[in-house]
Amino acid sequence: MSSFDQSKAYAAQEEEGAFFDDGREIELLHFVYSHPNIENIRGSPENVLAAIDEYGRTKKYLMNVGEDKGRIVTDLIAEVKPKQMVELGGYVGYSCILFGSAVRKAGGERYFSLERDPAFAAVIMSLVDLAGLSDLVKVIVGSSDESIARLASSGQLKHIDLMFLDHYKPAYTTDLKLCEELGLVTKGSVLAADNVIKPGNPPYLRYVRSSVEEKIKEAGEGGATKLDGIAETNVKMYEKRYGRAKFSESKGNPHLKYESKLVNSYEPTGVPEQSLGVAQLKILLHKA
Ligand SMILES: C[S@@+](CC[C@H](N)C(=O)[O-])C[C@H]1O[C@@H](n2cnc3c(N)ncnc32)[C@H](O)[C@@H]1O
Repeated sequence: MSSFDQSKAYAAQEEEGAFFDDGREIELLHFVYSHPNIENIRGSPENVLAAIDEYGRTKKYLMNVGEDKGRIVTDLIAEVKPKQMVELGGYVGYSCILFGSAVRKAGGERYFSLERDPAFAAVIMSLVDLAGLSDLVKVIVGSSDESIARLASSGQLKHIDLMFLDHYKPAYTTDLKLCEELGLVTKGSVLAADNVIKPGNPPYLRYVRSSVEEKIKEAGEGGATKLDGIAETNVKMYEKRYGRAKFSESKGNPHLKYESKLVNSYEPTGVPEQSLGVAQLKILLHKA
């Protein structure tokens, strides 16, 4: 893994519960639209991303995937050439603009960004429009499981070629199972899941690494949502606004077997792992 360029580090993440949804997402919009370079930002995904990064570096931390981890996924997009790509968790649109632009370059047709928070979704739509990607990107507002089910039943989404999971740790596994059951994730689908090592998502890692036999057995036992090993702060992260989380109870398709690998990278803050515990992150890529 190459070293982190400290000159690009985002502002440090504030205390748990105080690093998002405090008005900074709207402040970001004002920052971008009043930027002295706004005329060069219009229609340029790279310059919109640079302006978002500038806010993250000089104003406040933003929970974006960032440049380093982002490169892992853009390389994957160039390799997989997805026609349809889905992301779970859009926040202010950083990954959506970065990956949507890469999907377009790779000849893709549609990028769905699923975001539950309507205010964040409005920020995504505004910045996606500014970047000139509105024809390719569709932002879907609502809880990921309900949105996935709606997109599938309406026929808007028939297959997921590549999916980026970056929303709510306990829902990685339950949403993946739903996508499997609906036939959206099939052999050949590729998934990239952020934050699976630190802060960590043991139930998800276990699921994608399980054998078919183990998954058939678990599905037969009812397979209740597992939260073990996921940090409590992550489990409760959205409770203040949305209350206790509800999950899809899909049993998935236990016959799918994933190959998986971990890729080292950095959070956009670049803080060493020991200091913050979330700095040197790993991203999991796997193929059904
Ligand atoms: C880490 S942020 C996403 C960052 C974004 N992928 C990026 O790199 O630019 C997680 C986002 O997931 C959203 N989220 C959390 N639970 C969700 C759910 N069940 N369905 C859809 N979105 C959800 C949050 O509102 C938040 O905006």
